[in-house]
Amino acid sequence: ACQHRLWPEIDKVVQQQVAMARMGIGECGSGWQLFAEDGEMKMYRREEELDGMVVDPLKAVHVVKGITGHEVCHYFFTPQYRYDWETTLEQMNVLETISDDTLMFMQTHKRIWPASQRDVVFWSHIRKLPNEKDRDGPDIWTVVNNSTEHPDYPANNGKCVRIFLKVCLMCQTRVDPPKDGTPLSRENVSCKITYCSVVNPGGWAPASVLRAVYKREYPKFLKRFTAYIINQTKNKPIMF
Ligand SMILES: CCCc1ccc(-c2ccc(S(=O)(=O)CCO)cc2)cc1[C@H]1C[C@H]1c1ccccn1
Repeated sequence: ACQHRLWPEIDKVVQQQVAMARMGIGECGSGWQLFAEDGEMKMYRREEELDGMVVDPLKAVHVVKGITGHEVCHYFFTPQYRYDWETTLEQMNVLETISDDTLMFMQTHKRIWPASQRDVVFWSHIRKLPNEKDRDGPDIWTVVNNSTEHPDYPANNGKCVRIFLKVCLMCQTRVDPPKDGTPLSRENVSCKITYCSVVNPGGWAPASVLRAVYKREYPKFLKRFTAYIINQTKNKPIMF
């Protein structure tokens, strides 16, 4: 896989995205506003526009008990589960299997009135990272999704407006071993999830509409996605 034409870009973008995800909200520069909160889940956004289009960066942090970072990234990366948790997905195709840890997707998302329907082409890469802070602690897992071009799917040549996105899901597993030496179970693991995304909607849509969509859809997505993983893994061996 190392010789694939996208490899240099993938490596650069993954390093950048992980560095950004690792920074706390405070360090990431000011301007982050908390726009949604639900228990352990906190969602922040920065209001940014590009040529009059809303391109608000989003950063969500969440802590979920009973699952690991590897499990979260596995269910996020693997195509066969996506229709189960991605609420706005209409069509998903794997365009290329670049390697066992890198795929290329074409997705169309449900139309959100009054904006026109969107589609996106992106590469998706899953990677385990060494835990620099705690050498013998569990590894960090990440999935980075980054828009790209594909010769068979040129932008804006059909009914959909092509969007551009950069998404980083970074997960840090925490293990609190049981005191009485009993074997590890799901009660002793939890996962700190950081989800960063920047979506350029590709074509003009009213700022108020886009911000309302994101305000509604992002919390829904993260809650549904994490509930799905808890349900899928509860009777399975822990995947570290
Ligand atoms: C005008 C923009 C429309 C729009 C385009 C794209 C996306 C979107 C695509 C991909 C990803 S992902 O994290 O890479 C998971 C793989 O599917 C997340 C979000 C969301 C929306 C909008 C539909 C809204 C939405 C927002 C947040 C989550 C889900 N859906």
